[in-house]
Amino acid sequence: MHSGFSIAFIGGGNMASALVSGLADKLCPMSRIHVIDPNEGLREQWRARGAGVAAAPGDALAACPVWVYAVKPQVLKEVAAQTRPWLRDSLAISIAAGIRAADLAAWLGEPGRPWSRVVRCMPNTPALIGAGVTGLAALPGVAQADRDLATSILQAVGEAVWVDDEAALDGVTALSGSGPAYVFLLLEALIEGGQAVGLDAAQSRRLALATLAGATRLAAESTEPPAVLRERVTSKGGTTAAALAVMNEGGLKDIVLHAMQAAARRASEMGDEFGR
Ligand SMILES: NC(=O)C1=CN([C@@H]2O[C@H](COP(=O)(O)OP(=O)(O)OC[C@H]3O[C@@H](n4cnc5c(N)ncnc54)[C@H](O)[C@@H]3O)[C@@H](O)[C@H]2O)C=CC1
Ligand SMILES: O=C(O)[C@@H]1CCC=N1
Repeated sequence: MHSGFSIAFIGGGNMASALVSGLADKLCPMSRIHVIDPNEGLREQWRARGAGVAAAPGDALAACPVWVYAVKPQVLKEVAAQTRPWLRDSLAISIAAGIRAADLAAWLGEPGRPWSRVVRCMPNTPALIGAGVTGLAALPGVAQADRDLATSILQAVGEAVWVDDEAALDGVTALSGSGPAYVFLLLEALIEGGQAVGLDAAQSRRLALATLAGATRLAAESTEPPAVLRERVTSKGGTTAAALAVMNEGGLKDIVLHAMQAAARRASEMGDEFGR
């Protein structure tokens, strides 16, 4: 545990909660986590968890060497302006979808002198149980020590994957940022499908969860591509072939592709709409 470390979360909603659950007591104790959120009910929950809380930026924020912006992209510009007077020597990490590092750097800096310590990243909600994966990117001038610090924070809640070109973070958003929702949708469909073919709700849930977990682990541990593993389940003229024929007729792969393109496009649009 790095007990000398303090982290401020600016925005204490879903994603801040997922990140803190994964990293508290691993990277720093709860008492060194400071959460700023105007929502009083949320602040009460954070206080009960042992975090320091505030409704607005103040001296406690100035004392934190690492700031994580976990507000909606729509309000990041305004929130950056609210926090800027408290900026001392802080590393600013943004998890906001779409918002470009250069925009946050400009909002935190002076005219013509952007703040040089900005890392943009895209985590996902399985961070809550330490099973997240985060894509990270930084502007070329960001020091290696700041990159390493951001990596250590995000690695405390799962895997950390750096991309060279920040634009790739919109793709990361479409895959792993939004991805848990796709998996939960598949899970819902499997559970409902299980009931439609005669199982009860509890059996369906158990079988569906174990199937997703088992197949995912098999794919991760196998040297063979998923297509080969799929073929191995599919007996000629059998049950899987019957199911896959329906999925192919419905264009499942195309649907997933188009969905991910829509997500990546939306991330880029949000960067244009709420950035600059
Ligand atoms: N939910 C997810 O799966 C993921 C979300 N993200 C990003 O994380 C960010 C936060 O998303 P969520 O946690 O889902 O949203 P959320 O709505 O749960 O949390 C945002 C929080 O910001 C607070 N807030 C609003 N104005 C504020 C201000 N002036 N100062 C401080 N706090 C303020 C709100 O009260 C709210 O609690 C977004 O930018 C999103 O793109 C990134 C990866 C995954
Ligand atoms: O839906 C969103 O915009 C955020 C970003 C990735 C997951 N949730």
